[in-house]
Amino acid sequence: MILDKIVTYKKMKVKKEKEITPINHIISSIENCKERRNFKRAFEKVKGLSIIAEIKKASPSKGIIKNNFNPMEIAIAYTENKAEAISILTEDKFFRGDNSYLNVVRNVTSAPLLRKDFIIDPYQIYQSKILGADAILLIVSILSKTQLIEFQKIARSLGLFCLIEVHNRAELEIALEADSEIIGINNRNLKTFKTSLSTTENLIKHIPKSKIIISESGINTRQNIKFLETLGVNGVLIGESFMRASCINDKFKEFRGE
Ligand SMILES: O=C(O)c1ccccc1NCC(=O)[C@H](O)[C@H](O)COP(=O)(O)O
Repeated sequence: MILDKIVTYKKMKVKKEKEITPINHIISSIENCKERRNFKRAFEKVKGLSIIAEIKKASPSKGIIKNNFNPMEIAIAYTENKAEAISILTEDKFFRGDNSYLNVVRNVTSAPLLRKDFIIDPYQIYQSKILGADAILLIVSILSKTQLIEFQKIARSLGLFCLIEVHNRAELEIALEADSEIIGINNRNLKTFKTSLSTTENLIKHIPKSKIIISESGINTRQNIKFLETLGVNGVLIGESFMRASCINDKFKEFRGE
């Protein structure tokens, strides 16, 4: 499965990163980090769904999505359209992301930033902090429950929020047992790459109302947004639709029904 390939590569990559910048160097520079932005507050909207707009050059399922890719310009367009948060794919091999994008984007927006990567080692959590993230993604399917609890604890100690991603009921139970507060339901089946909003429809019934719920992947139309709103999600994470849009402003208007 694709996640196994990504995790194998990630382990090798993190090993190299640790050799170049040891963890004690990272920890000692954390006190110089800029103030965090409140990722959770992005979902406390009174009306309509919050949008986490993603900066995504490529993906394992689609290859290159955007050719003339300029993360700074995309972030400016997201900010002009008042995206409640911005997600930045930093994974380099499969998504053509880069760690440097976080800082580039941070300088042109005041929106809270989610680092979208494949976190399998505490090193990456400390690294996310100094790179300029306000929140990190933790994917339940690539972590043990013990790791999930430990990683959330480290993130909280650094003032980072966590978006906990689940694909099915078993993963959701782990997220709830780990007391995760922001839960992302990923609509993409990672075996077939097909997306279906019925994943959100099926899982949301089992999530207490006190949690913040984000629906991720395969959200392309106003109809999709309206449907997810009826289900009671708090926010949506959208990448490819924005990347393929000829005009990002128009795409926001369409999603918001303006
Ligand atoms: O996008 C993929 O093909 C993919 C494959 C394997 C693991 C993760 C993948 N995507 C990460 C994401 O979760 C999406 O980038 C995000 O939810 C936005 O999805 P979309 O709006 O469909 O681009």
